[in-house]
Amino acid sequence: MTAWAAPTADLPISATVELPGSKSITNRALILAALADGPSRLTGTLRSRDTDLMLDGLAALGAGLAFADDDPTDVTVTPIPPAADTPAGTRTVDCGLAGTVMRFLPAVAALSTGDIEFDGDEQARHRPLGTVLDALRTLGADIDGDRLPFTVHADGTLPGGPVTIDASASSQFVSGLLLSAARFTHGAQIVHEGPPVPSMPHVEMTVEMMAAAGVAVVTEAGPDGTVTRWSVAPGPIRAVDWEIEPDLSNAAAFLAAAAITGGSVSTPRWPAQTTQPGAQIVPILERMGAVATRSDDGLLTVTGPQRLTAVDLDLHAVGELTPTIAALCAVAEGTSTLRGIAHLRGHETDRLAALSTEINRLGGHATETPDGLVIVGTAPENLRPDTWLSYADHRMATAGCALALVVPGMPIDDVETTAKTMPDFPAQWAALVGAGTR
Ligand SMILES: O=C(O)C1=C[C@@H](OP(=O)(O)O)[C@@H](O)[C@H](O)C1
Ligand SMILES: C=C(OP(=O)(O)O)C(=O)O
Repeated sequence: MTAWAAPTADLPISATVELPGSKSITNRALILAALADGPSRLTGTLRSRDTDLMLDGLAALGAGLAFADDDPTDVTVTPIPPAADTPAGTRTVDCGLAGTVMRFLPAVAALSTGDIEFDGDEQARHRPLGTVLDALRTLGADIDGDRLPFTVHADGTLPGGPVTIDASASSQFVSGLLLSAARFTHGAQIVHEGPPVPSMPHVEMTVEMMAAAGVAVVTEAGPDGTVTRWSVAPGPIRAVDWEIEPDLSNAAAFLAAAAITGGSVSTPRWPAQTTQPGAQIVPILERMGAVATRSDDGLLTVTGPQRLTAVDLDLHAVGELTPTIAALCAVAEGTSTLRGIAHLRGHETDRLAALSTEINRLGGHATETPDGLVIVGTAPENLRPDTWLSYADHRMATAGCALALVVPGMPIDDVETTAKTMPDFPAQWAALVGAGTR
């Protein structure tokens, strides 16, 4: 694998970027469609490694998939047939490194029949998963194993009922139970006990999409006002024609390109309202000195300042944005503190360790704290180019690319890992500076 000669911006960037569909919305829509009471059509579907693994996993469980001839993002999903019509036997699900696949599909598998063997990338075997498998066992599932690889032995029904979990390591534990809960015989009453659940907007996304599919989630908040209980009654999941929003977490990298070069990046179809935590990149870039506008027809434009300003941020709810923000902090004026993100140690890689190692390799100043990073910014000209390692993490790769815009000659190792959520990333990134892929 050769390192990618990521482009440098000789001039402030001025570009418009069309973003593919949201990974998180696509994979939720696919699960709900596979469990629905009729066929659902998805348009603007993200086609990337994570979403193709979800498509393959659902197909292995019996869902039908029909793609439009001229548009791979237009797919009609026929739900998994009732247990009696599902062929028994052993099936396999490859989770790759996708949190949404490894945490959302086991409950769907438990409603299926036969033995379903789950595995994934070597790195995926270290991601937290036991909580969701233990919860499914409490709800009546027969599952061997506590992490990848594991096997679900299914007989077509799952009793469901009450379950208490500690979802402080990942919001996906809650979402993964909720998405299938209406199909459990007694629904599910989920209680979270433990330190606060991260990425709560992603749980709100789950709840909102379930409501669109006719499934009410009754929530109850703890003393601090944060929801810690979710209850779903048994019942049908309605088929919905889903229009997938653009991926705002992937947008973050491109908007960061404007911010770091003092240039301007626009992106169309920016939703006026969304549960995607990626939307928070806009106020964060504004705090760092950028200017953002959104036109009535949804064109978002971010224009960067001469020099970014350091920030003190709690990113607990929007942890996905951390690699991009950390890259900006490395060249901002002043010392930045990013907190509330201990759970990032269980993401694609230990992102706190990876970010501090790579920033420091360039001569920057990043220190890990128990729940985040402290980054002393320095002018880009003080950084020395060196290969930026991606650790098989798409967001590490895109963060490195942002720095490479202002640190000439900085190769990115394994840029192909961006295919996890955006296969076209290298080409679209190169187009930002008008360069071809070198
Ligand atoms: O449910 C989802 O679609 C996601 C939830 C979050 O996971 P964590 O709660 O594990 O951070 C987020 O980081 C991930 O990229 C996508
Ligand atoms: C944490 C992420 O992904 P996953 O869905 O694999 O958890 C991410 O995309 O930043």
